[in-house]
Amino acid sequence: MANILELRNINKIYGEKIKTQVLFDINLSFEESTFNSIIGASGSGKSTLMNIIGTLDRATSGEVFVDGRNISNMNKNQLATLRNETIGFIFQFHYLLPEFTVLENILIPYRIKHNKVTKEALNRANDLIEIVGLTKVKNNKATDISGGQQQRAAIARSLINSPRIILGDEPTGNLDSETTETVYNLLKEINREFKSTFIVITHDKRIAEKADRIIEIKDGRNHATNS
Ligand SMILES: Nc1ncnc2c1ncn2[C@@H]1O[C@H](COP(=O)(O)OP(=O)(O)OP(=O)(O)O)[C@@H](O)[C@H]1O
Repeated sequence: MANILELRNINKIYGEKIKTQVLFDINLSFEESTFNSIIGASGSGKSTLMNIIGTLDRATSGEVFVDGRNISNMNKNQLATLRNETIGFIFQFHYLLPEFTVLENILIPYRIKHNKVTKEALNRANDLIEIVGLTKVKNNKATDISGGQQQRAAIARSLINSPRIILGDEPTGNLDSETTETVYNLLKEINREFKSTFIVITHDKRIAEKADRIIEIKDGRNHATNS
């Protein structure tokens, strides 16, 4: 199978005067349609790695290939376009806009990309709402639904533009264990159905074990994989 994403010799150093190296020579490739978990102790470099994968931050050295394209030399605008077209994000703190309804929130990435909302987009949003089980609350304000529902809304939002890569940074970090299980099962279902590639940071080993592959980051190094 083709690699949708490749990291080659990635190093990351923070700081100008006082330099701290947090990633050391990371080499990883991700096959299309796979579900990957990233685990590791607090401070090991998981979020730093995720930000580089998501093109939100640049590596200090090394190369990142997204769908065969080397992004290391792309400018800000090119990166933003690539990000909008290829990558969906699900964060622990979902960042739904409180003044907007569930449906409106889910349509935001589409609106940003196309500057309008078509009937097809509305249909897709409604399909996604059904898949994540939010039909009854789709016209509620984002603040007027539960934490688990907010997280499911964030998942639907990450899917509206059909991204080929979906990144999650502790997407279930603030949920109880039962809701965590439900949300993970949903992510895996979406992975099977839409064939998107998932890369998800989790602290929960039980959850990580459901992935096709577990990547462990230890002190900024790719410690071991079971790929
Ligand atoms: N902008 C920054 N400037 C300087 N140091 C940073 C910056 N961001 C992160 N760090 C440091 O880099 C290291 C890795 O941080 P990172 O957030 O990637 O770890 P993590 O594995 O995601 O941790 P956690 O599980 O606690 O979220 C930490 O020592 C952190 O303090």
